[in-house]
Amino acid sequence: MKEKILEKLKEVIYPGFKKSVIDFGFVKEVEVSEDNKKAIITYQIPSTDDVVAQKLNDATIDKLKEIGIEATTQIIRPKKPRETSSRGVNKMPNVKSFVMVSSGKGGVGKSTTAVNLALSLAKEGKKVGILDGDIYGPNVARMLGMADKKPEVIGNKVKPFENYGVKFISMANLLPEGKALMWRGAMLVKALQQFMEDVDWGELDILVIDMPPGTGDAQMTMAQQVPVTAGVAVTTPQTVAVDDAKRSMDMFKQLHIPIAGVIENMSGFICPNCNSKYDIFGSGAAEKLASEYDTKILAKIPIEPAIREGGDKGEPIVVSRPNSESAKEFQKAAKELLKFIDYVHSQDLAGNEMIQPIYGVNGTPSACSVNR
Ligand SMILES: Nc1ncnc2c1ncn2[C@@H]1O[C@H](COP(=O)(O)OP(=O)(O)OP(=O)(O)O)[C@@H](O)[C@H]1O
Repeated sequence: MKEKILEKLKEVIYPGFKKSVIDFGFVKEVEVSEDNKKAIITYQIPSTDDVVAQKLNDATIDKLKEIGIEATTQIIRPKKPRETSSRGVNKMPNVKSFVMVSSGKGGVGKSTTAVNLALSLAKEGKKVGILDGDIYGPNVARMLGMADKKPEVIGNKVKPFENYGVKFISMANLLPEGKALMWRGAMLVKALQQFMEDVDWGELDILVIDMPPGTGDAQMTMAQQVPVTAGVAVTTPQTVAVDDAKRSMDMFKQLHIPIAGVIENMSGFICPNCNSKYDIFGSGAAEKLASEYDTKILAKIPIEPAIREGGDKGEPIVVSRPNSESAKEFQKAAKELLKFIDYVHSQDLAGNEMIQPIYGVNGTPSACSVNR
């Protein structure tokens, strides 16, 4: 019966994410009654949020009912912030601020945004690095014109690459070209940890993290290892893309990441001949998203052939055409982001203690049962 229950729990999706509680490894124990009619499921989750616990409880009860089991849950959660004495974990203490760039789905221009935003932050006089967290589809190295470079190891640390004044590390430089990555979650987590700990980043003002599309292990890992200062969601203007972007926003909230705002990419096409703007993918949906999450649109980047060409050639638009509409928008976003980062630090809003896996300050699990 226990196996059957574990199998069924693969259908219980962790609230706000796409993966199941089994995939995330949140199921700690399953106790089944002698008559095989009742079960107690013990979870250990990284969220302190009561709503998450309640949703998890409800989903578990509903799913197990389908196989004739009356379930009760025990949900172990980290202590609430006021009960903790530290601001959590920071595996990269030489970095002052962390910006996580996410998108609900692939192909919306997340890496393009991460790279151009990082370069724009550097233009504002900041020491900037980019961690290409898109382990399965790393694009940052190509976009910075360094895809064929191999890393240099000094002592037991890897030297990050550098171009146009920003440092970066990307899986693209560490694997043979075109090699498809069929990694399991655990390996992805390990790779991200190595990017944080085994790369000699030096002192940085800002590390821009280009996340894989969607919400999952990578986002959770990063947020648990470093106190992310600002989350930036990238979307295109279509309603369907914006719906996906909501998942990024929900994820930021769940991971207690302060939301800096939304970047709307492919926001209209400016005809190079007549200079008229055409809203090919519609307009207005990103504004609604921003207001729904009480944040702002940081920039609207139009569709510009030069962006695609620049990405392919390894010369981002803020470098190749600093006076273009897009480059100006990226620069505007960088300025807004810097203001937001200052605000987050002034209010001490960045901290990941609430999403640490299990233990409270005294090393004991803080248990909380949610029952119907
Ligand atoms: N505003 C734009 N105008 C023209 N081309 C763009 C624009 N934004 C992105 N592109 C192009 O669209 C393609 C996808 O962009 P990018 O790789 O940045 O997306 P992504 O969201 O990071 O994708 P994924 O994470 O799925 O790999 C690239 O070829 C890029 O050059």
